[in-house]
Amino acid sequence: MSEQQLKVAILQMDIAIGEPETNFAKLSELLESCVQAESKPDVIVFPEMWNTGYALDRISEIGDRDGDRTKAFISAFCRKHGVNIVAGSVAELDGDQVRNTIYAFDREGREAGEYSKIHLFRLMDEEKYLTAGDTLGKLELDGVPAGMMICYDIRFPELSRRLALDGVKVLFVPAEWPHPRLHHWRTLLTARAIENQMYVVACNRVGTSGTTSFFGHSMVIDPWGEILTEGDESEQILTAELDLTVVDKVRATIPVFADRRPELY
Ligand SMILES: O=C(O)CCC(=O)C(=O)O
Repeated sequence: MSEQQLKVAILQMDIAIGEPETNFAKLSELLESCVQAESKPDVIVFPEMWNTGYALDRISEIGDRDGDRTKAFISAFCRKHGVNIVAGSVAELDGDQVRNTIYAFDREGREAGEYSKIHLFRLMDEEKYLTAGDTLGKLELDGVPAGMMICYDIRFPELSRRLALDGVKVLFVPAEWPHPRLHHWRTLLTARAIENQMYVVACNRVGTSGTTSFFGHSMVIDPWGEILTEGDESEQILTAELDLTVVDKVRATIPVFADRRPELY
């Protein structure tokens, strides 16, 4: 693997609401099939809140205390298979608070970064049950500067711009984004890629939870806004090859970072 290439695999999975055991077992199976594939990925990405789904009324009972179970499981898998993982997000119990947190681990099984969702989604009552994070999600994987945002965060262009200004070239976005807002999902992700001239790797869940249905359509978008891969509404593993030199080429072709006028806005 050269430092300028990154093969990503997205686990577009269904999530059993309120059933961490079922979800850990499902994820384990998907991970195994991912690393047994002919061409092993460099980075694997999961969806948002994959341990519990949006079982918010029971979240303080079934969340992962300090993320210990998730961290031990992911770290061991990364070390065993020499792979990086951006472990979607889990409901993490921190004292008497609950956060929606991504853990990322490197090929040696060391924690490479952590990010708790900073914009809570009122339409799904997140602010009643969850505590927002207050730091940005930045990390390096195989020497590539990367960022993490979660679902609703993509509606806030200032956040991805901040990450881009800090040098991020690949943005990972775990999500549980439902119907009927597929148009928003595709448009916002594509805009984040084009305006920041970065790769966007977004993993959305599929399946239904009560009356809410999730459409998948996980995507990898390049810095020119081209969609390299896009899922349908079924459970599947999507892969794409990122060529990091494209980020520099696009940024040199249309130098938006040099042309910004932040003194005016
Ligand atoms: O912004 C949206 O339309 C969906 C956001 C969402 O479902 C979430 O953040 O969990």
